[in-house]
Amino acid sequence: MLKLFTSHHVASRCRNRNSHKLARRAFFSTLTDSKPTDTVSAKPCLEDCQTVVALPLLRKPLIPGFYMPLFVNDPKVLAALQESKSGQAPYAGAFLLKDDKYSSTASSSSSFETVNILDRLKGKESLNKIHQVGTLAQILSIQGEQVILIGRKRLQITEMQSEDPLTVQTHHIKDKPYDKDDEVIIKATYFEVISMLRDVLETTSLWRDQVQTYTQDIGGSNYRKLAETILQKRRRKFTGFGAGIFDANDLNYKKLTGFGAGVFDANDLNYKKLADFGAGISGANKHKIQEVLEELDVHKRLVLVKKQVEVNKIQVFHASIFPESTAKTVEDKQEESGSAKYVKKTRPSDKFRERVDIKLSLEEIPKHVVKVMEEKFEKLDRGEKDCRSTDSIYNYLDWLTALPWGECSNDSFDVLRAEKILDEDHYGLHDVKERILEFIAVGTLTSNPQGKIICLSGPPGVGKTSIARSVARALNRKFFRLAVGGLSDSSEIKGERGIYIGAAPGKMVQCLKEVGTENPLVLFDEIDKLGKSSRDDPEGALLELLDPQQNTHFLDYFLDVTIDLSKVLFVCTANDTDKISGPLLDRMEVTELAGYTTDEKMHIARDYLLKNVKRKCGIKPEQVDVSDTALLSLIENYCGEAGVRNLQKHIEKIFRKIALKLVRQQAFAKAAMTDLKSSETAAEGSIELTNEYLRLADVLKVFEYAVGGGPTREKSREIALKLGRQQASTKAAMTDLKSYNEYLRLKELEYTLGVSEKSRAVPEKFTIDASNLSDYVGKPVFCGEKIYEQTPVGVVMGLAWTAMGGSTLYIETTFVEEGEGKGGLHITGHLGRVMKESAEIAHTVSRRIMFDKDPGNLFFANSKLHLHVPKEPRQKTVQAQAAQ
Ligand SMILES: Nc1ncnc2c1ncn2[C@@H]1O[C@H](COP(=O)(O)OP(=O)(O)OP(=O)(O)O)[C@@H](O)[C@H]1O
Repeated sequence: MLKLFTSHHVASRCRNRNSHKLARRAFFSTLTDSKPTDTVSAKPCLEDCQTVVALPLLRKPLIPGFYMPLFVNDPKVLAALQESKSGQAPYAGAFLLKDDKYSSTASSSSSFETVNILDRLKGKESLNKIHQVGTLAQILSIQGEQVILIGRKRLQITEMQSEDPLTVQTHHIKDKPYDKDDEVIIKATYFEVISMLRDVLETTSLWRDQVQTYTQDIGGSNYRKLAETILQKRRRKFTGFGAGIFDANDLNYKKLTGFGAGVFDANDLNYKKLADFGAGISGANKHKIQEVLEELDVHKRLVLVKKQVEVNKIQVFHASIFPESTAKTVEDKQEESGSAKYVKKTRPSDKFRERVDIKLSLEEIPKHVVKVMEEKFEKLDRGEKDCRSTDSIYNYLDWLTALPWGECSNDSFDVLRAEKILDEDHYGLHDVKERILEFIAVGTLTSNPQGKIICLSGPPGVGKTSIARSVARALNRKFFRLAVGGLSDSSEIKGERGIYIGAAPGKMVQCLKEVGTENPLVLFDEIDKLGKSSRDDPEGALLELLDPQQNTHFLDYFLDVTIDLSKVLFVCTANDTDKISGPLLDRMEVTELAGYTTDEKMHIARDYLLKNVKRKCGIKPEQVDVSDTALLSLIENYCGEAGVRNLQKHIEKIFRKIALKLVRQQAFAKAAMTDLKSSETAAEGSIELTNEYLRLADVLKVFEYAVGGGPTREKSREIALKLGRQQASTKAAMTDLKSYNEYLRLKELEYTLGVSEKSRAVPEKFTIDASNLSDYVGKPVFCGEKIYEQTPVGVVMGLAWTAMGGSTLYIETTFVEEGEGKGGLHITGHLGRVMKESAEIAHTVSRRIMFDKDPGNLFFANSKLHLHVPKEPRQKTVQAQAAQ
């Protein structure tokens, strides 16, 4: 019957009756039987939960009855947990990892257990990496990536159900029944543990929050509150059990005493509970706690706990007698459990030590870096006399400890999701998209997506930079763009040596600090325009970065420690790969992006550029309509380009103009309203003035009446005169008022008309078509492709390829003068070395043919010819204009 109540209800009833016994029983039943609470789930059935999502734990196993906050970074696992929580069985399985190498900040006081190693635990072997005995954990709350669990029962994995997310089939394991004869021994051990625990708890604040959580009445509605409190406190980096979830003063020792006293009348459940409780609050090594979890013999379990509590008790006792050594004891203890927590808060290096402890995973930081850190910490704490060198150590540590050692974003190797993202952001570009999907596919199969450096090559504005950004989004990696065009100093990449004043690390280190992960996508933009100077060559530095053989030990001169950049995905862009040096090009896999056809540009403009620009300018889609003819005209007559950057700029120009019109209209209306309001205020002021006149006139009338029957006529006359004057001025005021009112009425009318007039001037919807396009973007820059209706003699049309894309061009030749020995070719215009040579060869070949066919013809020998290639092939040439 009691089990039907939440412990909270029962506890309040118990308080009324002043009976603790009932409350204790209710508490046990809540923990033991896990009856559902109204806020957690409708009706979760504990026994039915055989198939659960397996959560690998890094720091310690989850003991039944204890809460555990977790960070779960894997979206799939989070989704599975969400689903369980909202369903009938809000449970998951919590299993300790066998291998220590995964442990992140294994500090007993660190904020959260982190389940971000899930990606390293894919596949069947993942099952071998976790202990087979774990805990059925109830999911109390999920907020973002933060999940709060409470342990319920022991579980054993029987088989794996699915790999991603890791789901396992389990069976609930029960404690071994113990012999009645053994009960005396168990009871004795039980009392020993109770008394030891009580001693420890009375002399130290360690574990108080755990005790509080374990022993308080966790009613259904209190679960959420508890979860929130835990999260809040953890977020504020309340570390250590002592500074834990509740104020230490709140701890009700009577409860613990009561808990202990409960043994006299309790059934055998209490032995098990106490063993779990002791294991949970002891700061024992995780493997020892796992031993307790796996131990099904209740007596043996109690003995294990007793040993651990004994160690704790000695430590606490020692600390109370030798306070000097307290910090050391705690430090030792933490070191023992695999963490390094720096207790003293007064050292100059504490800021950095804490940063390393809280933010980073010490075990993930390479050993040589840890060594350097320690040396610098000591140097800083020793305090150099020269404050300049202290400053430089401080600056150095600020960089070194801010790097994301061991922090990686989870790669998303979901091909379908990636395809969707790439299509969402870009039209066409099939080759690039295919290459990226191949990369993801290899990543899925090998869990190692590294390979050659991708180089996207093509004319400007074809989307090289923006597709790289989308790739980062598709892979769930951070994006960092590094423009290397014109970069001529290798220190920009490799950093400056610390001996220089104001030295700073190179761009790569800055990138890692900024993105906060070890595996971002770094884009080297315009690598073909890499600068060079006589004294420095940044290419060598880039080679070191991009070469997979070398970048595992990339040395930044400022940090002077090697960094592993092998997890970074490098992508480069170039307009012309011919300008990239051989060794650099050799390390890349070039993917060409050709220019777009008019049809493709129309698609991009309509489906991507228009939408993006509208959104950026804050214009609603229904407010503007750009017709296809306008877009076509923009493409053909305004933007002679292979990409779409100019087209985008023109569209932006149109929308900026429309935005100005809309805003101006709103500003007019606003100003008119303000004017109207101020004229109303003026009118009100004038009315008040006139009312004062009228009031005065009334007073005068009364006065006139009173004086009318006054004692002296002289006096009356005098007053009457005054009255007459005042009446006259009142009348004048009345006239003024009337005319002023009339004036206001007219003014108001004028404003109203004005406002509506102005609002009528701006249409509600703007339509841009070929007819009004020039109002927004000016006159067309380019004319059609065909300059000549009929190409004149001496002019030929050619096809050209440049880094800017493909184009047509006219080659114009004309005869200049004739005279003996004057034959020759004068070349001008926009020609490269190869084209100049071609023109000369053409001249020689023509002369040779003429000589063979008609040796007497001296045209080439005596005629001076001029060949010209206009700079902008599509703009009208002088000759063409003259010809027209
Ligand atoms: N296929 C496409 N689909 C949608 N938008 C595109 C496409 N190609 C280019 N764009 C858009 O054109 C604009 C210019 O692209 P981007 O800056 O990436 O060009 P780029 O090739 O890197 O040029 P550059 O060589 O000058 O750096 C971006 O806003 C981009 O979104």
